[in-house]
Formats: sequence, structure tokens, C-alpha cells
Amino acid sequence: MQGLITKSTGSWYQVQTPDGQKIDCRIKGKFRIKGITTTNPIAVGDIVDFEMEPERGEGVITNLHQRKNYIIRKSINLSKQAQIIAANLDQAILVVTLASPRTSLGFIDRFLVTAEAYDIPARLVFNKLDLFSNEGLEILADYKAIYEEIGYPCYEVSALQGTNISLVQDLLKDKVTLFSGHSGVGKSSMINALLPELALRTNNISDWSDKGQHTTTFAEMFELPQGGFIIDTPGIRELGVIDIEQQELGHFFPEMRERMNQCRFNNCRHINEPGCAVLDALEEGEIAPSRYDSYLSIYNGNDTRA
Ligand SMILES: Nc1nc2c(ncn2[C@@H]2O[C@H](COP(=O)(O)OP(=O)(O)OP(=O)(O)O)[C@@H](O)[C@H]2O)c(=O)[nH]1
Ligand SMILES: [Zn+2]
Repeated sequence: MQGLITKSTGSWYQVQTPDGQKIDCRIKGKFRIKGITTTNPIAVGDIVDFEMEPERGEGVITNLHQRKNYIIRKSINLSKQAQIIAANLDQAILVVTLASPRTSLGFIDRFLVTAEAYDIPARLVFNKLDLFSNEGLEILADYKAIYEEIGYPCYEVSALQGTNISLVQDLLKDKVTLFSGHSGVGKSSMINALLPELALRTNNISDWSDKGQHTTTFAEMFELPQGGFIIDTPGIRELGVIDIEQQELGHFFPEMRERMNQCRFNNCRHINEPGCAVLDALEEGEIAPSRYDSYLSIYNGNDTRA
């Protein structure tokens, strides 16, 4: 039988079948993944094959289907092991606020670069619309112009007042979506607005406490009433920074990616080279200065998470 991993503790996995059954499964044998050593072979979002053990009412995972993408967290120690947090994401949403707290453009850009590197389509949701002054609305319009131009859809909502929440609902339908954002931007409020059956979340959490693993639940997916899943796990709320080689970085800025093959030098760093198509576009106002600043900042290893 085939199913989707909707919850994982590292030793137990909840597998949801296409007809909606939820089966607790363990892994049999070893699953190795080419290229990386991971502490957990299977993560939420994975598609697996499993066999039932009828006498126990549990299943055994026997095969892992190929992933279209995945996000990892590196261990703090030097073992070089990585933890796969989630797989097969259809999109990642960054919840952003212009005030209380303010999300910096540098933080937004770092998130977008990370999503590009993971090959996950990214969208921006500006929350707390009800707090925007006229000046705030102008800043919002500027931000939207920057990001929509380069292919990142933007939405403005108020989780508190329910404004435009239906647009986010449409966006999530039948997709697996990761929610990220600074603490306090309103992710929980938004998810609560999207999941009116609050009980659904609490139930989901409590029915696994008898597995005795609640301290190590890696990640969890919540099913949406209209179809689709959201991944919201406290530890990954600020989608981790991943290591990107300096010479690769430009590929993860769509507006640079589409121009860089016109640079005179094919190893152009887009910093001070003559005949650089990126610098020309910057000069012409076709590339947003804030985006280019983020490129330099990430290139130079400066931390723009704040
Ligand atoms: N005015 C206003 N306040 C909001 C809105 N959405 C959330 N808030 C408030 O912002 C605060 C933080 O909201 P949360 O939903 O807890 O934020 P979070 O992103 O889940 O925060 P963490 O759990 O720390 O990651 C709360 O006091 C919410 O009531 C909104 O649309 N408008
Ligand atoms: Zn260049």
C-alpha cells in the first residue's frame, strides 16, 4: 500500500492512505539516500510503500518514493549529519509584517534564496493589514512591485480581521505548504483562521502522546478542510540558512539568473566586472537595489536574518 507521511518522531511514522486512513508505521531495514547522511531516513511529506501487520494494527514501511525536493537542518555538532525536515513541498509561504515586528528585506531575500536553492516555489503573505497606515500601504506597494516583478506572488491579509484569508485558502488548496516567518508575524493566527476546527490540531497532537515521543516530533502536517496540508513546526519557522557556494548564488536570484549569461565573463561575480549584465540592469533600474544589496550581503557572508 502507498501512503503519505504526515507525522514523524524518528522512530514512529504516521502514514495517511489515499482514502484518508491513518496508520502508525515503523521502518524496516535501512534507507540510504545518495549524497547525504541523515539522522532520519524518512520525513513528513514523503511518499512510501508499507505493509500492514494485521495482528498489531500497525504498518511497516518498505519503500521510499523519490522526492521532488526536501528541506534539511544541519546538526549543530560536527558529525556532518543532516536532518530532513520535510519532503515534496509544493510551496513555501513567508509571512511578513512591515511593523510589530518588522521583517527586513534582507530576511525576505534570504528566505527566497533558500527556497530557490531547495527548488520550492515561494510566496509572500503580508499580514496585519489592519495596522497599515497610508505610509505603510505605500511601502507595501513598493515591496509588492519588487517581488511580483521577479515572480514571487504577494498577498496582503489580516489574520485578525479575516481580510483576504480566502485568497490564502485558495492558494493552499491541494498543496503541501510550508509556513515560515519571524516570531510574532501571525503564523498561528493565520493557521487558526485557516483551520476553524481548532480541535483538529489539538487532537492530532494528543493522540500520539501514548507513543511517548512527544519531545522529539520532528515535523507535522495538518490537513486542510478544503484539501492540502500545511507544515508548521516551531523549530523550522525560520527556514534555515543553507550553505550556498559564492559562484552559485546568482542563480538563486531570478532577476540575475535571467541576465547573467549575457555577462562578458562567464565566471562573472557581478560585483565590479566590466560588461556585467547584472550591473547594467542595476544601473538601468531594472534590478531593485535592495535585492542587489542582499546579493552582496549573502555573497560576503553577512548575516541578514535580523
Ligand atoms: N493587528 C493584528 N494583529 C495580529 C494579526 N495577526 C496576528 N496578530 C497578533 O500578533 C501577535 C502574534 O501572533 P501569532 O499568531 O502568535 O504569531 P506567530 O507568527 O505564530 O508567532 P510565533 O508563535 O512566536 O512564531 C498576536 O498578538 C496576534 O494577535 C493581524 O492580522 N492584525
Ligand atoms: Zn555579471
